[in-house]
Amino acid sequence: MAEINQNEGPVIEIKDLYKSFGDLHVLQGVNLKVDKGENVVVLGRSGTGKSVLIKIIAGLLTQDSGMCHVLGREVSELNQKELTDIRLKIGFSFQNSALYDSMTVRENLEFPLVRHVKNLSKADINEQVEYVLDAVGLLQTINQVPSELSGGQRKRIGIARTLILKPEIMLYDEPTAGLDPITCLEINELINEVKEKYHTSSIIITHDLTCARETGDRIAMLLDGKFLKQGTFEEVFDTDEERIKSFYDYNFIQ
Ligand SMILES: Nc1ncnc2c1ncn2[C@@H]1O[C@H](COP(=O)(O)OP(=O)(O)OP(=O)(O)O)[C@@H](O)[C@H]1O
Repeated sequence: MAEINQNEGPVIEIKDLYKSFGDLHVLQGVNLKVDKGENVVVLGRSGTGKSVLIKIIAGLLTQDSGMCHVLGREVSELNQKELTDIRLKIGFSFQNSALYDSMTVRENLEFPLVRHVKNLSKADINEQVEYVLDAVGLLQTINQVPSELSGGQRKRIGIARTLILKPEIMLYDEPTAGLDPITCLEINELINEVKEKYHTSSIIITHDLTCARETGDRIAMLLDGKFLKQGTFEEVFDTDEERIKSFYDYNFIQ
């Protein structure tokens, strides 16, 4: 297959993307670019199509029309093997962390390595598990099971499990949902640390404006099927556009 990796150009480039489900027109001309090393926050009300957008990026859904390039390749044109290869370069942090309850933290982290990386020695695996746990600040939980961890800790372990495959792109779906304000701030810090330590480029889907302000190099506001405005937090919210102002007023607590 052609080389997925490319050093130049955006890691994600979306142009004029449309997606409907029957009469429900969810994405109606979405344009978005994520440059290497950039954290882009996608903001939008419930049901505006944020998850649909990242599912198209990950090849879990296919657009009706328009372009969705990830690491230089049109995702909808990849065959199954190519899709698997590209997905290994994308880390998903899901809302509910999706850890295996019956496995310890160590086993949860070993699982993707053993499954996807060939010829690793026991010592290599140990080293990588401990490295990534240290990176998320939870080395001490290595022998615990998920039910013994707090929601914030489970979120961190979920992120660690994604990072262990050294993804180039991270997709965070509501990373701070359901967490208390202090834990939210810790997760925001972790998202920024991940960018520094792992040189990832990320899309962060959130309703949380503090998360958007703290983690987003750029904010993209999804409304009525397209991005109404993109820019820094200040650029997006320093506006007279009523719909953006009401989103801000309704959501911003801190
Ligand atoms: N596979 C599907 N089949 C039919 N409709 C779908 C499908 N996936 C999503 N939708 C619909 O598309 C719309 C957008 O859904 P999506 O999950 O992207 O919203 P969202 O912006 O992520 O919302 P939330 O913030 O609540 O997670 C919703 O009306 C949803 O019901």
